[in-house]
Amino acid sequence: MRNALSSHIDNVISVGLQPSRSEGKGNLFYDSWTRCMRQHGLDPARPTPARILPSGQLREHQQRMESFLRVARAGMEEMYRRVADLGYMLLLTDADGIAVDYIGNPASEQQLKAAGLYLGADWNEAHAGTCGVGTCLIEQVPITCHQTEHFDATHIALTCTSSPLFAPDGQLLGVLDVSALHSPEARESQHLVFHLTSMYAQMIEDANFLRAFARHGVLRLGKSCGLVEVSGEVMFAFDEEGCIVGANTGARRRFGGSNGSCTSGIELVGRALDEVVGLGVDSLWAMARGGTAKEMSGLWTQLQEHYYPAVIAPRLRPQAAVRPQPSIDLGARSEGSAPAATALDAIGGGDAQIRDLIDRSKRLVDHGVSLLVLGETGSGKEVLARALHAHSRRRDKPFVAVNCASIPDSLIESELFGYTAGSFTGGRAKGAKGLILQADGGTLFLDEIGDMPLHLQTRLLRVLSEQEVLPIGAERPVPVQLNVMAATHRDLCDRVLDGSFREDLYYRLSGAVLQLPPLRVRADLGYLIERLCAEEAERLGRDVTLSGPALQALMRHDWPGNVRELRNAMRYAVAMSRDGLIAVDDLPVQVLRGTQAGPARLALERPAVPAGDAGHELGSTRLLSALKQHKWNVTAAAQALGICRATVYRQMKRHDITPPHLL
Ligand SMILES: Nc1ncnc2c1ncn2[C@@H]1O[C@H](COP(=O)(O)OP(=O)(O)OP(=O)(O)O)[C@@H](O)[C@H]1O
Repeated sequence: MRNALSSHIDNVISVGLQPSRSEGKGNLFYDSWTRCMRQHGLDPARPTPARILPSGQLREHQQRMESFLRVARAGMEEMYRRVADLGYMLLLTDADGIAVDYIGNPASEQQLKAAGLYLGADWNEAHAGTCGVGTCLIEQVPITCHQTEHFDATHIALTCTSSPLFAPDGQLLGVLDVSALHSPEARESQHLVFHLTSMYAQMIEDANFLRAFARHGVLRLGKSCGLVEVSGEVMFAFDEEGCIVGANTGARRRFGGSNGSCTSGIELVGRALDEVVGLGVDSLWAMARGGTAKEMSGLWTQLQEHYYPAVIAPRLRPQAAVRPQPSIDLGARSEGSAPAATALDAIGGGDAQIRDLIDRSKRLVDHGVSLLVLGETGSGKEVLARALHAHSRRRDKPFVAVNCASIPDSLIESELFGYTAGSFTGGRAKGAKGLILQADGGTLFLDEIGDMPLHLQTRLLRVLSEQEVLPIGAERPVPVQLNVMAATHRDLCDRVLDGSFREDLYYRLSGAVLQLPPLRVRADLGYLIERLCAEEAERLGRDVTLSGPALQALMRHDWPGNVRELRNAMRYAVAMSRDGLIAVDDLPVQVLRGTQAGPARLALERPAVPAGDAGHELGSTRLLSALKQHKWNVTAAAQALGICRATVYRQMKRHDITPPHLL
């Protein structure tokens, strides 16, 4: 064994350190070995022990993808039943390589844990070296990393087969991994497991796709007439006008972009299915109701491939169209009114992660689960907390926001807990009710909780566990009914580890973690631009629309300051605009500067909501100016506006706009 280890180490070093390797070029394991040594600074002669995350950190990773985990679990259990007797175990990791779910033989748990084949293990290539999960996350294709293909000598007994898992918007969600502690030496022994893993990964992705688009029709295309109903490789979700609102990995690979990569399908969203696969809106809905002749004979796509189609009708009723709100309704509502669903729903457009977060938080908010909102500064943590309060049963009670970072240390205690008359010099003669008591019955929002001094954390913990407050100078505690939400842009787990945040308070506050993505990765940027533009225009009492080039410049900016920066930019642009139109020159200079190298974000914005939803409502001025600018070419105008042609026609009808040549 010692010999095997040292010859493996020699081999990795000789390949990984070759200055310009010609032998094995394109071999993804050799490439990975080089990366491990040159980029990650790993040393094959120094084995890296398995890193298993503590439960608090693991929970954060799990909560970020909770609903996907439920879908994936069903697929994992079924697959495990098929491979358990062969000595395999299953891991599901997130896009960071952290194992967020695991199924293995309880009798081998100790060995599996020692090998890192366990819940919470970190299989990112930067830590674990070349391996099934880590290398699959980089290559984004199914791979088997068999025995000595691993980088780290401690892994050379393992065989690991991994398949990437993508969200309906093409984002990499994580990896399904099937591993064994021991296996035959021949690599071919893993062929069957390789195919099985890819098949289950596709089944999990498809189940997640169908769940995400349960309110839409779904077109499946398959090569086999008899199987298309159950396993079409290609799936498109479409709206009532036959426009694509989602495409699965198979569809993105075959029909999206020129390079065939699975993430290049974003431009499919928004296009009419008729253009892409030659199925018009009438045929689609006719098939949803019970099939047509096309179903029997199949269809030829523009790529000259023959497919059999099948349509799954919407399984849930479509949501009522939500018009954009001029401003978020964050205040308390009158008694008996319906929950402020719009404030919460309006937080995002068609971004899958945001929709998931809204859906999850709606289900949690009235069940005594303390919510911890995480996200970069300006990403909308307070907006989310307020909208959640407005959605909750306590919406008629106070929402009290405390910024733990901005109250001076000397005052925070009295501000929070209150004080009795004469309990300290400088206090009001009658004493004061602290913020905690002001929030009685409602929501106490502790913003920047990561900055709260340690001694106050102890007092806060007591308030939360005993549901009573002892104001400064008081002899008896006062009972209080609190729902607490907290937020921070800091890494609270790090703070717990370095001793500046109490672990017990962390667990008390993080019943569920709501992670807000930064604006630069949100697929609903266009929705937010339109919305904030409308809000800022209303604030200034102006009727303003965005020009196509200005919208494109805003889409290309990277938004380091998140939604706060976007709001400020829109405020500036609305103030600068002339004649009801925001031109490129009206945008703040940092936005213009930041757009030059940015990726073409415009293509990202095709809200996954049915036409007629918030993201598709256009002002008549904007529509008219786009049509005029493109000489009444509807396709070009639709492209510039980032919506599909059918929506342009529908909006023209709504605003009574007729092209001059038809007058
Ligand atoms: N979904 C949203 N829709 C409209 N405006 C938003 C949204 N999210 C954030 N904003 C705006 O962005 C700004 C910052 O929002 P907010 O204060 O909630 O961010 P935050 O994450 O709490 O910031 P910080 O970490 O600095 O406290 C505010 O002007 C808010 O109105």
